[in-house]
Amino acid sequence: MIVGIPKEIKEDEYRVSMIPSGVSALVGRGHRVLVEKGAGLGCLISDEEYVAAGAELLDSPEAVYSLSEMIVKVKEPQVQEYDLLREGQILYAYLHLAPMPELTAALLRNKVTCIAYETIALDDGTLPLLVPMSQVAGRMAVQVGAHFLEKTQGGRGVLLGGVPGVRRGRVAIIGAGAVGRAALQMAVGIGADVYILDIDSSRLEHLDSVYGNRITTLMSNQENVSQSVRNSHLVIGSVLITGALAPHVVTRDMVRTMKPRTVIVDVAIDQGGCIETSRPTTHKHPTYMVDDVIHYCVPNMPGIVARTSTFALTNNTLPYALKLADLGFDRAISLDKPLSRGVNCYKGYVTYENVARSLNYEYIPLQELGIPIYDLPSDRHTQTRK
Ligand SMILES: NC(=O)C1=CN([C@@H]2O[C@H](COP(=O)(O)OP(=O)(O)OC[C@H]3O[C@@H](n4cnc5c(N)ncnc54)[C@H](O)[C@@H]3O)[C@@H](O)[C@H]2O)C=CC1
Ligand SMILES: CC(=O)C(=O)O
Repeated sequence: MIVGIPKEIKEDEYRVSMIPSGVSALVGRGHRVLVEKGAGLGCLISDEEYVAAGAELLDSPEAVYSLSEMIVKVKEPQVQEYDLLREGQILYAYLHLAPMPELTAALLRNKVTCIAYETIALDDGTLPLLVPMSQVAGRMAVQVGAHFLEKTQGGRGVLLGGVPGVRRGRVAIIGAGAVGRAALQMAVGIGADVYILDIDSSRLEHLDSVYGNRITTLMSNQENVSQSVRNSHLVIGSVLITGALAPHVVTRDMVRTMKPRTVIVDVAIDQGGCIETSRPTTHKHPTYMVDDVIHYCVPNMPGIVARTSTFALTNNTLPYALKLADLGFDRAISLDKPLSRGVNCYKGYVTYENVARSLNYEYIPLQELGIPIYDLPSDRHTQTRK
């Protein structure tokens, strides 16, 4: 197979989708890898390292897209890239389609075969290609939250760890998945007073057994969420319904009750945000204010810690890329159930139920499009937002 690695063009996105050892693994199995010049520079990987690994360097994204059978990317295609993708070409990347109707329409129009990293799911619901970046973003959420609480950043002037004789800052983490747990680890580490909420009691039980009385676990319901939000200096949004537009677990009315100049970090913004007042921002302009509360809602947080993130991401994406290249799309998808759950669009149809529901498309299972698979994608939760 011919595999293309374009340079990422989303604003302040410095990751690359494949490192040289990935290139040599593919080339060693008889595949060709086309890398756009400069694709790795954002994370300090030179063109020479790719060439030494067996890649062919190309000057332009147009050349990479037009010659490749599979495009491996980090972030969803940007507007300039929509029409570089063509019918039957495999796109293997983070896509987060539910909050992106225009991107979805372009991918369907061009009949691109879309495999979304974030919906590849093991049988127990673990999202192996989301976890590494969630671990990065969860850790960053506390770091950026603490930063924007500083007075010079417009914040309330609260030190999350407190000092002897003064109360600690309070952090509420809504969603105890991979992001929530990574944020919890950091928030406990800096000595904050941490509340963590989820609708999955087994997750709360596990955290309680690990952290004991150093944290407070709470069932996520309207009363507990509103009380936690009202009393916190930093609220971290980390709710996910796989593939779907995130539910607004924190409402605008709850945000109004927060103390002036406290901070919200809505990590779930890539799925539309789990806080009603959230909208996407960028690393250059990461925050805005609603009701005197600072909102940080950057959808590619790991993009600026690109070296750590690139290695963490590609550790997990490479095995599926190898499988797709070795077996081709049809066989790889038929034989690998977790990978089959990653297919969001195929032959112009939406093949992931929560994406279809969020965007008002008809959901067509892959089996109906001629791809035999063991069974239908399974979602752990069904609550979605239109
Ligand atoms: N902004 C960024 O740069 C990044 C964003 N993310 C995003 O962060 C979000 C969370 O990702 P993960 O933690 O990996 O997902 P996850 O699936 O591991 O965890 C999500 C958690 O949300 C919980 N949940 C569902 N409904 C809830 C509700 N009503 N109240 C409280 N909890 C609820 C689930 O039970 C689950 O424990 C996703 O949207 C993901 O794409 C991940 C990495 C980077
Ligand atoms: C998860 C995701 O979209 C990111 O790491 O940018």
